[in-house]
Amino acid sequence: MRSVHPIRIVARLRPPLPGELCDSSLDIENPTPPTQNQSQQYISIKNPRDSSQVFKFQFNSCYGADSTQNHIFSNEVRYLIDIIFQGMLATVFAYGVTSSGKTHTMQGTADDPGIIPRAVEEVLQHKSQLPSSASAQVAMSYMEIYKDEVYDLLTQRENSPKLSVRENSAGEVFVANLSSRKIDDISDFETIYFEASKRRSVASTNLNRVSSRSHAILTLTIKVSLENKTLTGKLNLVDLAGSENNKITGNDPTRMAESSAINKSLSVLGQVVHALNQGASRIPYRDSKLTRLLQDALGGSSLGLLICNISPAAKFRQDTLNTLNFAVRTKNIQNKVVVHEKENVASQQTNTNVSTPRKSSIFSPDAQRKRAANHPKHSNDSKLPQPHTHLESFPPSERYLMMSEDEINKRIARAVDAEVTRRLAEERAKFGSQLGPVTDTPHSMVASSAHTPIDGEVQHREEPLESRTQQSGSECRLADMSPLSRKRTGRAYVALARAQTEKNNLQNALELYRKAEAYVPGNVKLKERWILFVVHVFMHMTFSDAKC
Ligand SMILES: Nc1ncnc2c1ncn2[C@@H]1O[C@H](COP(=O)(O)OP(=O)(O)OP(=O)(O)O)[C@@H](O)[C@H]1O
Repeated sequence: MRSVHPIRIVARLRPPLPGELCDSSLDIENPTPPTQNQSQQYISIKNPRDSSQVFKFQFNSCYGADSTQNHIFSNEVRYLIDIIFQGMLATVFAYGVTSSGKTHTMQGTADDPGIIPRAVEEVLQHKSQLPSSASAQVAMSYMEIYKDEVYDLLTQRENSPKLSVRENSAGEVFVANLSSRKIDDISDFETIYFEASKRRSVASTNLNRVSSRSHAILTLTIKVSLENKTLTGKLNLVDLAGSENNKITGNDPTRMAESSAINKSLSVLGQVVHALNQGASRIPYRDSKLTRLLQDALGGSSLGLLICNISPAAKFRQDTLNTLNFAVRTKNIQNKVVVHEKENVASQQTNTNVSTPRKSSIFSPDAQRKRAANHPKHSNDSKLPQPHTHLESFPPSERYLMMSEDEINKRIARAVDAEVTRRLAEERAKFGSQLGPVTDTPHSMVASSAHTPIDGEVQHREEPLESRTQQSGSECRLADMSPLSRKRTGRAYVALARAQTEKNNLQNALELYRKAEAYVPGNVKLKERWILFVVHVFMHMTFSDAKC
């Protein structure tokens, strides 16, 4: 079994550039403070076609224009370095319209380095703190995808023909003949990276003086040799070219051709995300080199972090909205993360479930103490490190499988109570004195409502669902069901629950909603149904009390 993780999505707004006309209709509520993540952070943006309509987008973190490179790295990326040293893959990609700050975030400048140089520094620091029984080798490769062709950025362009993308017998996609350089210290890296970055295709456009005309993928490979096994972890750092409106990019034919190649590959990226969300049988990874190479990060075996760069410029409002919509869709993708480890005696590579607890850390107790003091947020725990800690840090699907039924019920009750209390306050403001005081919590009201025997028709429709679960037998089998069939079964239970709600068989409806929850834990639409259901119960009971 593999451990399932959704892609983490964060947004970063860049500051206005000199002379730029900025968009006051774009705002970040509760931007992420430097050291902690808040739950209610969202970006609000007015509809460019109807400014009375405001869209709100909630992500894992939202960074305002005053966020620093250090905030982004410390809060979002540093924990991934622990992960790759444990033999896993992680992919960070910066996405956004042209000039929104992707290259600034990934590469930065000599005075204000971005994620890439900081990640290399952190990797080398990790390496230096390994115990004497372990050793590590760090290597980097760097490529660009320019007009849907792959080029090696570590070799001179004259010596660098187009490279082909291939797949090995294990189904892993790789670039044939891509070179790789060993990195022993930061000056090695700086020399190689500086030269390679100069080779990247950039040009001045009407929208960005130094615009990246290609997607760049820098990969750090870390091989950790332990006594009896070798762990191979990889960190892919991706600076995507920006989506752009080629009517305003410039009418030079070269720029137009680049622009349409960029937009085409980003559009395939959107189609891949859409197909994954639909549970489609064919995912169009092969329709562009970009999506083929990012296959692992999109529904594959890599942990994913999408940084959504946002421009404050008014002229990009529609593009910003498109970026935010893309990010929202990406939230639903689930990656199945594995550990890449190879027994030193046998030559076969094995993939191990990441949720299997490790008995010991590869770091010595001394190094662990030192590291914990340097980075108090991300202890070198045996569990998969995350930007947040404790149960809440696990994706909903996993969280639910780890909790007892009682805990699940309590959590549902608490979440529903909180949301219902908020909505009731709204209803109260609308209906005023028609509603009496709340004397009971919404959840306990549902629990105490009468239980009516499930009618024949509903029972008839529920039986096949029940027998399917019984055949599968255990929670573990439930976890093995395909996302699509889980979703379908969950939906079927919701339909039954709604039918019971309409008949005011509230206790039955509650049970059916709970069954649905087991199939699609944490599903946003289902939560919304739960809330509507409890509000319905409350309104029903309050008004029937008033009539009495
Ligand atoms: N957080 C930031 N703080 C200060 N300046 C920034 C920030 N983000 C971006 N900038 C500046 O904004 C300009 C555009 O940024 P950048 O080139 O990184 O955009 P991009 O999204 O990579 O664009 P393209 O897709 O065209 O390559 C640059 O001058 C950059 O220095």
